[in-house]
Amino acid sequence: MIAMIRYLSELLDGRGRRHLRVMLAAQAGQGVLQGLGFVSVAPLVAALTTAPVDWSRFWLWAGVITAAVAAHHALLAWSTSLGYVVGTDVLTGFHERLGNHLAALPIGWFRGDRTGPIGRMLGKGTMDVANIPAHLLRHVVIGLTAPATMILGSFLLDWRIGLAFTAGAVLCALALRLLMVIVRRNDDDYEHDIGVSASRIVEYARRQPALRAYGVLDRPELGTLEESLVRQQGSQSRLTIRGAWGLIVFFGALQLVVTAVIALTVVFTLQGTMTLAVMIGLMIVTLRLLDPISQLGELAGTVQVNADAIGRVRALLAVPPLPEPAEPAEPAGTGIELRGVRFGYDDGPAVLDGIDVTIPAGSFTAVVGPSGAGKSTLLKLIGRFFDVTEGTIRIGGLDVRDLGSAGVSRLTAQVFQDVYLFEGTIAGNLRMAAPDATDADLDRVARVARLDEVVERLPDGWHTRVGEAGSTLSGGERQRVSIARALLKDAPIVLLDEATAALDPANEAAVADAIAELARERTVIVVAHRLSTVVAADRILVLDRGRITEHGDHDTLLAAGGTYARFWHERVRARGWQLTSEGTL
Ligand SMILES: Nc1ncnc2c1ncn2[C@@H]1O[C@H](COP(=O)(O)OP(=O)(O)OP(=O)(O)O)[C@@H](O)[C@H]1O
Repeated sequence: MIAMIRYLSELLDGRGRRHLRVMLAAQAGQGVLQGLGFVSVAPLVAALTTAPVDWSRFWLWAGVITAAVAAHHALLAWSTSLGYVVGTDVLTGFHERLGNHLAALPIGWFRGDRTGPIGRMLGKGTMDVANIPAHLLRHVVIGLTAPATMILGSFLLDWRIGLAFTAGAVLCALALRLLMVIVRRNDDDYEHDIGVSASRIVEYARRQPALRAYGVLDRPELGTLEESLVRQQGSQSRLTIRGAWGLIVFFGALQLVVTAVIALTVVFTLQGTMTLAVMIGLMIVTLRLLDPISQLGELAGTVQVNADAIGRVRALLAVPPLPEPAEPAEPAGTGIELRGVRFGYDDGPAVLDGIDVTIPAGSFTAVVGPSGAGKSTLLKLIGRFFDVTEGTIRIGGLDVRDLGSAGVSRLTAQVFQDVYLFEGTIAGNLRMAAPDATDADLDRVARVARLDEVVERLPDGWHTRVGEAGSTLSGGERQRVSIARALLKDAPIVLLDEATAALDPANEAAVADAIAELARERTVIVVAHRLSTVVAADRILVLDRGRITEHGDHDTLLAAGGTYARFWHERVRARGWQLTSEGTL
């Protein structure tokens, strides 16, 4: 509870924190006044049961009760409206902090399996957190302060009952703790499973063609959507059933305490060691205690779920963003240098190790190697999707960490396999790279990227909508849009991960020409899958299990008869292509 308030205040600015403090004080005041009102019933009854009736004492306690009720309602109105103000403050702070943080995280952090959990955090998680001040805290604060006041008051009425209440409060607190531990453990599993299901639903929708083509829509061993939904249902049932058991234990403990206190009160009265007025007062206190404490039990699960939601937000906020320089430096040129580079994902084993390579400005470098060798990772490190674990990457003589993400992004254009196009027009997708580009600029890059023939063929030309993620275009067409976008950006360095998917001959030739154009007067590094691209490169890097095992031009590497020569011959055989005497296609 205290941790939850601390986490909430972390999401607020100074003004919001002030509001939160005032709201908590008002809610605590409400609880104390509520408790005071009920405890005051005993002296009120005592004044009535004396002979003769002590009217002055009666009016004094009646006044105290009336004032407590009136002040309680005034505080209720004030704290409720403050609750909404704090809720809005939390919502604003939450979106701002999370938005800024997500924008500062390494690009590589945004893996496909994180989309579900992040979506849920920004949707349901946001509402859960914003609801805490207005709807949850009030009940929790009053549920703690009102019984505490009544228990203190019961000491004044009869210390023996005060002690019984204190022992009962400890028992109820333990039962409440148990309930919250049960909810926390099972809620973690449930949230994990629901995040996985959300990611699977997106994957399932996107991968329909592949799933249907192989007839594997319902093969459980593939870890399908159905499997994740069944797991989610299972964790939801466990959360509900185990939570219900926790509640039963809590309410059992509460009933035990109430019964014991009532029995003691009756016994003490029958023994003559407690007056009738105190007995009536304590009965009222005991029965009134039930309400706020029961509510506390009913809300314990929700409190835990909300605390978990805040915990997940905090965990996300704790993911370190890439360090950015205060004053980004300007590079001298576009040559790239990697020295002693080592990198592993998420503290895992090194995917790249001992990489030393110099890529001169204006050169065209092809990276080849077996699947999983680390080729795409190498490109992503140069584009600063992540920072290296060891070593340095320099562009124009400057460490990319001193250039900053914005500096690296300004210098590089990236064309990756999974070309992402936004729902919008083809022109809109290109203008992302240069918002001020004129129609003539678009036509120019379209000609170079051989996108012009695609635009001419489409019914609305440049204004044709590409569908979600460019779904209405073919793979080759999407890559041509992506290359045109890179050309429009006109960055001096191009990082290109060639599509592995087979393209039809027309698209293949168009993409090859477009890459050749892109390479003019730029520093280009291509993860090459097409033989024509490899041959066109000034220099080839052969990557194997995270290390550069060979480098040089095509002829030199072919003559050396090593891994590259084997790779080349295998590819040529697979494609059924013939080498000419010069070693070109
Ligand atoms: N985001 C990631 N998180 C964890 N591991 C990853 C991630 N991306 C890649 N890897 C792992 O790093 C290794 C190198 O992957 P990378 O994609 O760089 O290889 P590649 O040579 O480009 O392969 P391919 O030619 O098949 O695309 C692989 O073992 C891969 O499983």
